[in-house]
Amino acid sequence: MVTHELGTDPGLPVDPGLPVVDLSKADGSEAERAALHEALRTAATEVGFFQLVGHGITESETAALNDAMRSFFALPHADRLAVSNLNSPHFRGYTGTGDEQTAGARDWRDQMDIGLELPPHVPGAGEPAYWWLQGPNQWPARLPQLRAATLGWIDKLSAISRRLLHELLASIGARPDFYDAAFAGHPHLRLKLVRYPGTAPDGAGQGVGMHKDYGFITLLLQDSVGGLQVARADGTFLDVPPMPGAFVVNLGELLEVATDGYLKATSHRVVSPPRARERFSVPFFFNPRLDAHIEPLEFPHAHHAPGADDDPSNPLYAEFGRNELKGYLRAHPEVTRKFHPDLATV
Ligand SMILES: O=C(O)CCC(=O)C(=O)O
Ligand SMILES: [Fe+2]
Repeated sequence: MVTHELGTDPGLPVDPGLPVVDLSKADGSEAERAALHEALRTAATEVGFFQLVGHGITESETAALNDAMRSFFALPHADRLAVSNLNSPHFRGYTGTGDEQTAGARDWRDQMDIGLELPPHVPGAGEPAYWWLQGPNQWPARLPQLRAATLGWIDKLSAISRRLLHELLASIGARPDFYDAAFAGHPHLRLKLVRYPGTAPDGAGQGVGMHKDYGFITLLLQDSVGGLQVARADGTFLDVPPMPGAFVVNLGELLEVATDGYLKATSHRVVSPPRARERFSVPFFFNPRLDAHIEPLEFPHAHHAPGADDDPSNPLYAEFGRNELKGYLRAHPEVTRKFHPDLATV
């Protein structure tokens, strides 16, 4: 039997398709650090996507997360529905296949949305609505190990993302710790366990529609099936082939806003796997605090940056919570209708 474990498929030929960045070189010689910075700067300004190796996550750590995820999706449907995000005004929990919308159309994937856990903060009069995003997760009673596996993964990936962000900022001549204050306290770290169950019965191939991620950087673990595509400026798409042991990294909207478009939040999508073939992925979103206001980055190119996108259908907000809430309200229309009908257009 052929298995397609996340991130570990040593038999496949490797064509990274994207630039490859080796984070372990951050601890290397001066020359190695300079080469790392050059690779990061080029990847982040030209493609906005790269494959990250040398990150320190081991195969067995990846396998443990993979096991927990597969056990979740193998639960009886009723057990997954018991943790539906329709129970959560905080958008935490399980979204069934077809219940998420991106770019105005139905996504053919189901997913479990998890974040750092804090008590709910119901916004009072005059407080921003984005506080709704803070709250507890929902855990399936029959899979107690999911909690430690996913929260542990968030911890590990958050440390890697922090290092990576420091090196990325250094690579464009900025102070590496420029945004540390935005993450101090309780950053809004998020994780999704995602399954793409083949192609929708109507033949639409939208696994997830075209979008940008809302925060700073995303570290994605994908299995060996493929289907993730990056939008190029000329309207064509670049495939992101699975690379065993690597995370696919992309930049989110806050970095585009912070650098006035010098760093790119690149649009991407997932094309459904053929027929009934399943694909699994785990995106981790390295986000600052909900109330962090992202100040313009001070760096040498700040004055000749090209400008952030001004797509009227997707405003970019420098206050992170607003940007994140914009995304969740439109991606989860049923949760929005049920709990937040007054917030339908933010
Ligand atoms: O599953 C993937 O490969 C990408 C998922 C994604 O882009 C997202 O959930 O934001
Ligand atoms: Fe994404």
